[in-house]
Amino acid sequence: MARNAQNLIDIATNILLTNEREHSTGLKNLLYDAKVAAGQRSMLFAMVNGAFKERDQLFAVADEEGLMDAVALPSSLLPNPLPKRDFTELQVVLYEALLGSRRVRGTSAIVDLVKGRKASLQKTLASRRKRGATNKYVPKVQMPRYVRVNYLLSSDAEAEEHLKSYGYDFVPKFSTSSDNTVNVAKNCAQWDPVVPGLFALAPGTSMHGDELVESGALVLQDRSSCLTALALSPPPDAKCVDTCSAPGNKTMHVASLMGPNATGSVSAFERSHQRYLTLERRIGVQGGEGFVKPIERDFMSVDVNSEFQDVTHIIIDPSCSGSGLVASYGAGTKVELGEDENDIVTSNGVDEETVLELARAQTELILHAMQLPSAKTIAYSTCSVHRTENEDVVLNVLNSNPDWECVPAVPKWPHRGLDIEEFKSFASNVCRADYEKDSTNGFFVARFEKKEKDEVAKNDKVVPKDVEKDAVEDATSAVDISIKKLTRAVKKMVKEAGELKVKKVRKRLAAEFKIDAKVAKKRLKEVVQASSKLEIDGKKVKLRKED
Ligand SMILES: C[S@@+](CC[C@H](N)C(=O)[O-])C[C@H]1O[C@@H](n2cnc3c(N)ncnc32)[C@H](O)[C@@H]1O
Repeated sequence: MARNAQNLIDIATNILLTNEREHSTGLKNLLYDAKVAAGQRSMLFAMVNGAFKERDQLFAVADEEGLMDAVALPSSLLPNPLPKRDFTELQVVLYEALLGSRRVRGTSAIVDLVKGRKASLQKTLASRRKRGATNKYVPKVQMPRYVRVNYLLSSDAEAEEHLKSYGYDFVPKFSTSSDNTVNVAKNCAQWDPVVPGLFALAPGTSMHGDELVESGALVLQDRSSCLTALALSPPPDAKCVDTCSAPGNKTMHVASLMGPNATGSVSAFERSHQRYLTLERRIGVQGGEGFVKPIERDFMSVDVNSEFQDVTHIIIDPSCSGSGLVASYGAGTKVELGEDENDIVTSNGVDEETVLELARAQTELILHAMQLPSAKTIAYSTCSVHRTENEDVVLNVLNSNPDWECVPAVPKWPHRGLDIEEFKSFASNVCRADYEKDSTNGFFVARFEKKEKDEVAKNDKVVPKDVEKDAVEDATSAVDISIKKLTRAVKKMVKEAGELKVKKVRKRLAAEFKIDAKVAKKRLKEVVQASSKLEIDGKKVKLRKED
């Protein structure tokens, strides 16, 4: 039975491959010529036509699931660009699993791979449909293959020796501050000039199935994603929390930086059960047991007055729009600003409202973490290129909690935050990564530090009590009006009016604080983002959107 099914998959795969190779033949003729039992012909027709028509959708789903990498099967040794046949077989099997008969039968490794991930693939397909994601599959860009040495189990010297045993040469580190791109020739490896313990191989190099990767001594992790743990760089005795951990790349990078003799700990939160299981497995494989503790729980449920009172260092890498992921989406990593720089222009099917909702959750997570009494350093990151999830979040956090400041993250990284007036107090402290400039996914990292008590007191002293009053009088320094004050004003307006349209609230804010309409629009957005609980008498405040 399974053999018959595999036979049909193989025939379908060959037809699609031949069709692509010999443009003139056409699918129809190939289908008629196929040697299959009479009863199987209609199945073959449906399979080939369906897989052909739905290719983009199927590959977009598989890509989002990380399957396009996984499909370079464990048997492959480096370097091994994936054989084209595997991709085409994947296309057929995915069609059967998700859109055709909805059954996965056969005997090949691809069939096993899809079978094992069927439920999760179905979920991804449903969620893509729900959010109206476009189905254009753009083949992967030429991204170097990055490999990180896991210092809990290995060393740079062992990694070098291992690669050399495959005939790879380590070429010297390049390092001119202006050029942060990575170009590695085939059969060469190059240590990263910024991220310690990270090396790059030529694009298309597969390390899946490699013995050190399988054992957790080497970790396949994108360059940009290494910036978060590096921005945190906790000492070996730190008590760390990762608020959003699965699948565990940054959690385990933090652990690796703390080293095998660390006396501290890492508590790794993950609220999704499925993803928690992956996290737990990775911690085990990568030598984190005992020292890194997975916690299946929403970090927002932590009572900051009684739990995790000794935590000093925190990683926050929350759910985001993923708009920087060139490898998965083929989306641009250019910062996309609309005509009005406050507009959000989203790519890959994530709409403005979703991005705002994400930014609100991101802000809340940071503000919640900042309340832990011993917290002193936080690294915040996203794989988004939207300012709404990046600089805007930093600005809102700083406005909402003056006890913390944004300090330089990974100073060696040459590309910093957006050069926009309102971000100028911290833009040079945050990092941005970009595919074209840094040969990696679009990414953002900020490092927050709690101010010393003396400093807070000093600031309290120099700021005159009626600073807010002055700011109100000075329309140009509208950024100085605190979020608290604006929130109070919004609440009051809505309380008096019952319910209000956004436009009206904006107008009234502009009048009350003597700021211009554009600034009022931006500040109102900050108020809404910063306050999950815009409440009056225990009821959530409702601002009606414009008709
Ligand atoms: C961008 S991914 C994290 C990737 C991870 N840091 C890594 O490098 O492998 C975000 C993860 O955080 C989880 N998450 C989001 N908000 C959370 C919260 N409030 N508490 C716990 N987990 C959360 C999501 O389920 C998702 O698995």
